Amino acid sequence: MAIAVSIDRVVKRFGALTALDGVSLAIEEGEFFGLLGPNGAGKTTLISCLAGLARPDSGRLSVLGRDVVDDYRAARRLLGVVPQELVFDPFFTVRETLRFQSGYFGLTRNDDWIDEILAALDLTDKANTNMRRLSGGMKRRVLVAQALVHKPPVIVLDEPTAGVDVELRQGLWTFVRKLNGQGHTIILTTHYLEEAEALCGRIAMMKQGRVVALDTTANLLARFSGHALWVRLADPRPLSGELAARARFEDDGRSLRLPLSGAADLEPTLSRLRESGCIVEDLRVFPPDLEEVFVNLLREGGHG
Ligand SMILES: Nc1ncnc2c1ncn2[C@@H]1O[C@H](COP(=O)(O)OP(=O)(O)OP(=O)(O)O)[C@@H](O)[C@H]1O
Repeated sequence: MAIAVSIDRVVKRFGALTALDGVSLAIEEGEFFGLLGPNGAGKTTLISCLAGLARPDSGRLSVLGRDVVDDYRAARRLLGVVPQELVFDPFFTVRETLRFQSGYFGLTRNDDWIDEILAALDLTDKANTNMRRLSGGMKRRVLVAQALVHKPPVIVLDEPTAGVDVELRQGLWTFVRKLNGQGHTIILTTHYLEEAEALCGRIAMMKQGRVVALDTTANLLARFSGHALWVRLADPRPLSGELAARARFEDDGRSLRLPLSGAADLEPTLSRLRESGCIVEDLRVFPPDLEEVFVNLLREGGHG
């Protein structure tokens, strides 16, 4: 597989702040790649560098072999970016906005594709509506459409579903999955971890400008998460020894989560609770999840 996006030791500073502290990533063609991290981790800065909107202090980035600084126009053409912020000219209609964007890439007869994107994003009946009359969620759909007008092989979605209703989220993911199935490389940043878990084959987790974990979603789940037992006790009761070290209590003092080393650990854990005098009022077993991975990685500072 060819490399769709290459990011090589990228450093970006804003005054005294190092927003990107030597980030390296290689994303292959056809991947559905997740870029995750808490607020301020550097995800948007990295995307800005990739899109040529910010210039790294050192390091190199390329899209399908085209350097984003030295070969800016070619690299930009290969990339479709759905930005986080809603910025539009309020006087254009949706169709005009998309035609204008097509013109920016030198595409004059693009209406068939524009119609297809409008339909996929459920925007057909808004085609002639002025941007200023659209709701926030609708505007976000137009941002997605705008990023796709030139059929870019690499598509970057920066928090595309923030503030968007469930119906559109599902519609958007069906469409993006279809594009990925057709061979488009997708890079996604999102705070909806269950979305990343369901969609991304591989994930990089960033923290304070560094990549702290990079692996397939399945491996991350296996390495940094596992099954967990959640119980609510009949009354608050302090635990001791091994149970106390494992337990994470909730605010009510009687609900707690205990990580399990595997399915076979369920019965011994329940027995130990019983032996220590706990009466279990309710219980649930959770499968491994990305939220747990995220919490563990951020607490530990990452495993490289
Ligand atoms: N233009 C700028 N000038 C100064 N500091 C900036 C600028 N852009 C970003 N930063 C800082 O760089 C760091 C990384 O920000 P960035 O927006 O890349 O994070 P992020 O991971 O995208 O966060 P979020 O999830 O909140 O979008 C933050 O500390 C931010 O305050």
